[in-house]
Amino acid sequence: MQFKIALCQMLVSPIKENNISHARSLIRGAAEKGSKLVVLPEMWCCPYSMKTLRDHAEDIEAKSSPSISMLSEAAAYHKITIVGGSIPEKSGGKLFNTCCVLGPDGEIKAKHRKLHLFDMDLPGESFRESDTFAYGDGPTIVDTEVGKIGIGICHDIRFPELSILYRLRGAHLICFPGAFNMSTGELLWELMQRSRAVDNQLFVAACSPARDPDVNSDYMIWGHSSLVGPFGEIIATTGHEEDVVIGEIDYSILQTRRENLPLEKQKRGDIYQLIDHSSGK
Ligand SMILES: NC(=O)CC(=O)C(=O)O
Repeated sequence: MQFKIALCQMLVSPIKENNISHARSLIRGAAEKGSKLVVLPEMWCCPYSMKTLRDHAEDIEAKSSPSISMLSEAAAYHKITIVGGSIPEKSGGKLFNTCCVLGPDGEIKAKHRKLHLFDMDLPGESFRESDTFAYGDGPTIVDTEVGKIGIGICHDIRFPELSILYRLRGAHLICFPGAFNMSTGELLWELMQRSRAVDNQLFVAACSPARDPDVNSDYMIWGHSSLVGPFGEIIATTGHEEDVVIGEIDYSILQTRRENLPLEKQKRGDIYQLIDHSSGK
């Protein structure tokens, strides 16, 4: 299977309605260029600021989420698959960092709640996502019109076991909506995308918001959304400004790479193994 994927590295404003209509127009542009899969970034409907996230939380289960309604309409209108970045989701008195996957019929095919919350303590800089969000409780892999896709949100990329699990369950591609910051982005963002792709011999797509240098935020975004192939090759990428990165995915290359280097066969399952405690969602 061969298709175009678009990563919408959008500039996020403090006004939700503007973000929703802006995301809609980026999706339209990507679909008009022939993209069959469109990925949005982590926290595209509001700024990624722990101070204001709660005010923007939406109830996805009650079907009263303006962000997800827009994604559903867009997916059905253009007949595409959308990995809907993430939004703050309120559910059962808790807040989650949640990604929905929409199919070409506009239905939600999967919902992934961020599993690993980003708590960071660097000299002079700390960030605690776990003070605001609750933890998701399982991996998410979904069968779509554009292949089998594993979902992780940003910090989820740092935990190789999650990606290994997706590979074991047959993923062709892992999508990571993310929002790495200036302290971690330069050294780690691309390194981790390439590592997950190479470890598991699959495609990795990582989509960030654009950096807003003027924003008075507690979190400056790194940007650099990219598509990486199974040999660690960067297929398409960008800088830190708003952009829609379009790349071509050809899944036949997965088989070639897996034959070139049959890592699955060469693994020493007699010495080490991944224990899967999840229910198989
Ligand atoms: N949003 C995040 O999870 C950020 C992250 O992981 C980082 O390194 O920055």
